[in-house]
Amino acid sequence: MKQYVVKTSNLTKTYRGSYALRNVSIKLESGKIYGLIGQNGAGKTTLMRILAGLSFPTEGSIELFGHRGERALQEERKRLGCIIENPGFVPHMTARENLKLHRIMRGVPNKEMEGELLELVGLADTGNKKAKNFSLGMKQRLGIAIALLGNPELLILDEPINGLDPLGVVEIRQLLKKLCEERQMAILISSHNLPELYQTVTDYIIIHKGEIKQTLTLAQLDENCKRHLHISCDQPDKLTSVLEMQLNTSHYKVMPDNTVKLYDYLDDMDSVAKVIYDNGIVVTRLSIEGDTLENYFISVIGGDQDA
Ligand SMILES: Nc1ncnc2c1ncn2[C@@H]1O[C@H](COP(=O)(O)OP(=O)(O)OP(=O)(O)O)[C@@H](O)[C@H]1O
Repeated sequence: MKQYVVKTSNLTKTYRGSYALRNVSIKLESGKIYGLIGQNGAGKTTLMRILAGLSFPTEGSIELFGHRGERALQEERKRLGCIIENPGFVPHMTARENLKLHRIMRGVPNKEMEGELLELVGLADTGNKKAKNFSLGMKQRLGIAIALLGNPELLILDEPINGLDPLGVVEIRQLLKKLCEERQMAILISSHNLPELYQTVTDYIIIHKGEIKQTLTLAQLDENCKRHLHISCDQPDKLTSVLEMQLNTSHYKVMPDNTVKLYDYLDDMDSVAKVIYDNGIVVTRLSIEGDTLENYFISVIGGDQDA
């Protein structure tokens, strides 16, 4: 049976009767970066806090690395590193001093780790510069280095890209990809902005008002957003042979519901309509579909932008 790094079943959290999370069931695997996407108040931090053991669910259960039950979870959480709410460093200390402090506090004996982690997050040449004088991107990277001290297999980062300039975003992206590829970590990272994590994550988990609305891979997202002609008709088999034989295209996909996505002829819908009609196929829908990431996100959360 497949072992998941995280598996939750129907996690629910209420605060004075109102739901912060509702029946959240997710599965995370190692070697993947998951983008937890939702607007302000969607429940991202609540879910991360529960996974990290900083808060408890009202109902539902958690499995970490195949183990469940509060005692076992406490043990398994040693395999987890996180930055939730703030990166937790001392402003008037250098990057190395901060790492040393956290290393000692956590009882990690390996001194070499300080240098290795500074190298890994690209802060090895910051010398005597104090953390308070770092750019936001550098501060985030220092936070990640601290979270990596125990060699975690699961990294949870709450909004690590929020407020970063474009260069800072690129730095964090590259670092996360490297961690995922080289260490086969599972990384859960939250954001309120779907495009922000585009190309960084391997999978998206879309949460809205405490409920998981959709989970999908980057490839599925690309597929869903790609502009195409959507064709619904009474004879999909005949349609595909018409597309191939008369419109000379094989650039289409038949979906499980028998609708067809055609990636050609976007600027010549009339020709498509005419050929289909001439072949006696009855079309119930012919439209241009595909979306920006932002619009797609809004469509998934039901066009409901009020958090
Ligand atoms: N300690 C708390 N007491 C009462 N309500 C809370 C508490 N923590 C969170 N909530 C509520 O739970 C809901 C989810 O909040 P949460 O912080 O998890 O959302 P979020 O997606 O992380 O939002 P943001 O992007 O603003 O950080 C919100 O309605 C929030 O007001």
